[in-house]
Amino acid sequence: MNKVVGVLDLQGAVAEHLIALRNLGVNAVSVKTAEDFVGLDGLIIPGGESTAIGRLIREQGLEDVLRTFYQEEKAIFGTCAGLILCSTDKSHVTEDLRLGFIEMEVERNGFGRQIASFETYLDFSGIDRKVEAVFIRAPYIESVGPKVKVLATVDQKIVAAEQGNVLVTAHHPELTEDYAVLTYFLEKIV
Ligand SMILES: NC(=O)CC[C@H](N)C(=O)O
Repeated sequence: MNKVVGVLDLQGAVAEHLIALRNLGVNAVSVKTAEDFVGLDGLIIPGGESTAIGRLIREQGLEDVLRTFYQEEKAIFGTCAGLILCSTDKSHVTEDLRLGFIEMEVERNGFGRQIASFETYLDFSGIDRKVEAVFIRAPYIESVGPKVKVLATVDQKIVAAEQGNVLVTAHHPELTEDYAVLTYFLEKIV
């Protein structure tokens, strides 16, 4: 695949995404500055700490370039903390950054801090077999707007969705060798 996919490299599970993408034969690059967006066909906003990543996006002056990338309809994949950052989440009461790339409200740490992590097998719309999925202090999606397609649920909680060029999952698709969801994202890059 000759597409270039960036991984936003501010905090979180960056190296794991780069390794997974390279295992899939993708030209994967780390993205730290506005210049690094030049030539990208797609971008992954990784899991980590959404407050920290949001603060670093502001500090590094990357909010505008991210919004332009979105408006150019380039493919964007937000995983876990990246899902939170992509949400509209009008209900949140803090100053935390929300990019509003996909119309949905999220519940941060929605599966509870106590059962911080779990692994399950998802039915994922568009993938014709169960997908191995690792959740780490994961959010879930509380509600979605009319243009959002729900792709997967766990206990009736929405954990994956897409709207146009934006895909989000509450799990970490880079942490297992089941690359079905990363492949699904790569297929969105035209
Ligand atoms: N694995 C993750 O990305 C966890 C997300 C974290 N709970 C947050 O709120 O940012």
